[in-house]
Amino acid sequence: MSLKFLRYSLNIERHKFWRFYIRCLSTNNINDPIHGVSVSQIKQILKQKHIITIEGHACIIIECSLCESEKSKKAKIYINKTTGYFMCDKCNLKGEWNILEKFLLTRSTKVNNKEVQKELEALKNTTKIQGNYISEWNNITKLNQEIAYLSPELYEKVLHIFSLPKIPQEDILQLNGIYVTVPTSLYFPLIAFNNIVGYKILSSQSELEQTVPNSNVSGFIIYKQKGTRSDGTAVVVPTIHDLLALVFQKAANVIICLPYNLQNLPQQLLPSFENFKKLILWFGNDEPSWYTARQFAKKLNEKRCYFVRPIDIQPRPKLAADKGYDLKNILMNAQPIWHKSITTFDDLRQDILCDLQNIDRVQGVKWKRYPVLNRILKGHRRGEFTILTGPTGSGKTTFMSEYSLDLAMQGVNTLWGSFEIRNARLARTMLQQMAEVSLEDNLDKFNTYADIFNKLPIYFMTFHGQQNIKVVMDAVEHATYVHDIAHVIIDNMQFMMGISEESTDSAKASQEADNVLIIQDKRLTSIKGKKYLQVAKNRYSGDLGIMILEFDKTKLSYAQKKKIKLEVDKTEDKRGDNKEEITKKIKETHILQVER
Ligand SMILES: Nc1ncnc2c1ncn2[C@@H]1O[C@H](COP(=O)(O)OP(=O)(O)OP(=O)(O)O)[C@@H](O)[C@H]1O
Repeated sequence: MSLKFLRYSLNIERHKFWRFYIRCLSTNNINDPIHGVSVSQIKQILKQKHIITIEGHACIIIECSLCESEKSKKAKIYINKTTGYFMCDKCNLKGEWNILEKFLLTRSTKVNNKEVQKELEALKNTTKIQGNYISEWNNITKLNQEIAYLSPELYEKVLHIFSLPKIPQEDILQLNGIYVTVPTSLYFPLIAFNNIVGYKILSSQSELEQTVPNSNVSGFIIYKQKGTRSDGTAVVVPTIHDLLALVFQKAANVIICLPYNLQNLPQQLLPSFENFKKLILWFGNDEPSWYTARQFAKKLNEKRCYFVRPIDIQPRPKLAADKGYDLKNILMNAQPIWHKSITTFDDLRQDILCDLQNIDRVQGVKWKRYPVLNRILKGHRRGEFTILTGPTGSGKTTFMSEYSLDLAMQGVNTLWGSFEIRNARLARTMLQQMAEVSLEDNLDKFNTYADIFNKLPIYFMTFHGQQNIKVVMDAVEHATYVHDIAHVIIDNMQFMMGISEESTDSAKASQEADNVLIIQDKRLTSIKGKKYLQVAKNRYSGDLGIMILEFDKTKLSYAQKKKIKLEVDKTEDKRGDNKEEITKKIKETHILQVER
């Protein structure tokens, strides 16, 4: 088998200590240049300039010398230990480490100071341009009513509309929420260092939450139980409903609701967590929540993180409360995430129970468009390395686009590295696959489709042509940290690295791969031949097999057509066969399992 056409699909789970900084200007573009930075380099420069540092959990903290106003004397700068990204808690100035570094290195020498000052000014201006949420929030408050001050009758009605527990109004006061009548919704401010930096909106229609701004916010919703003293512990939950369930049961003194649920933990948010020495992550007992807890814990610093294990009797707070469980009891059983290098069976038994109770979830995220692939591969799992190969022009890029789009539409944060074709062409293919219609024939709906696509967690690397693998992998690592990437696609690896067809690297890669997928085109050798995807390697379950690829040119899709049921009914009439038998036969034409 020739591995000339090699696609890598990496499901990122862990990242190394070293990181490189890349500038991420808009939400869907990953742009170079990349500046190398490491925590030891940062510390060395701070030491060299005799700057007193505090070792935080995720950040290094120094006094701010950029703040201008007199009151801001006690301002602190938080420097992210992984990326070097810095942020001041008073003037809100934030940016890349290299700017701060230049400022610190030149501030007393006056060398090139003008240039550095110019850069700083530019940064200050961008900070100012970015939304002023304090005045926006004041407007919302002026035009609407605070939840805590609604009349008792209206308050009860509101609780009913939003299916909220009967929390006393004095408790809800802590959250400073606003009741908005058109459209019926509740607004809760996101707080960073006592400032309003955005808000979360809870709709009455569903449990769906919307966040403003839609990326990189530095604050969260925080509830502090009145009359209690914080011991430095906070319970971290994904949704407002979860937070309110805990408030209702008075299960914790400090509860934090994340701004983007489990989708993303912005690095801008990490400074706001610095004051807590213990964080209990309670995210729910499904597969994505389980992995997200581990990923977020790495960013927050695993050593202070505990989590509520994802077993059947410990769903996320709202669901646990609905089932009448005692939330305080569940919190008492939270376990540390940090594992010692030597462990005992007693420590592992909870992990085993989680695995056993979550078989279906451990198997991974299922594709909506490829039920056959779900049956063979069991789903998309993080940390696995998949290779897709096949003859020239057989549709590898097209298949990979749809394969990753399907997962991204289910919330899997995805990073595309397309080295062969332009990002615009790739994105167009994915847009058409999402819209499921010809874009040319539906130009009037282009903006509607584009707006929906824009909300998907898909990022594109801007490299093109041959690249140094280290540079690319550094960019991948960085994006993984910043955007919580769970799925990386590199198309195509050999082209990117300039590897020849005969290269032994390809064989080595397929040996290392967890999954090997091959697009086979039997149409090239037989008239009745079909195109199909062969699963040639599957490390997880060992199941191998094929999935027939029927291409829909208008949708650019290989999604399985939903016609099996009709075919069953027709066949049954003709032959009078047993329905189950026929279903089995039809399924067999779509999946040929190979015993191992
Ligand atoms: N099953 C199919 N039947 C007909 N056309 C297809 C099929 N699959 C893909 N195509 C079309 O073939 C063209 C090439 O597809 P694609 O770029 O995905 O192939 P590839 O294998 O990635 O190519 P390359 O080997 O050059 O990287 C595209 O225009 C795509 O729409």
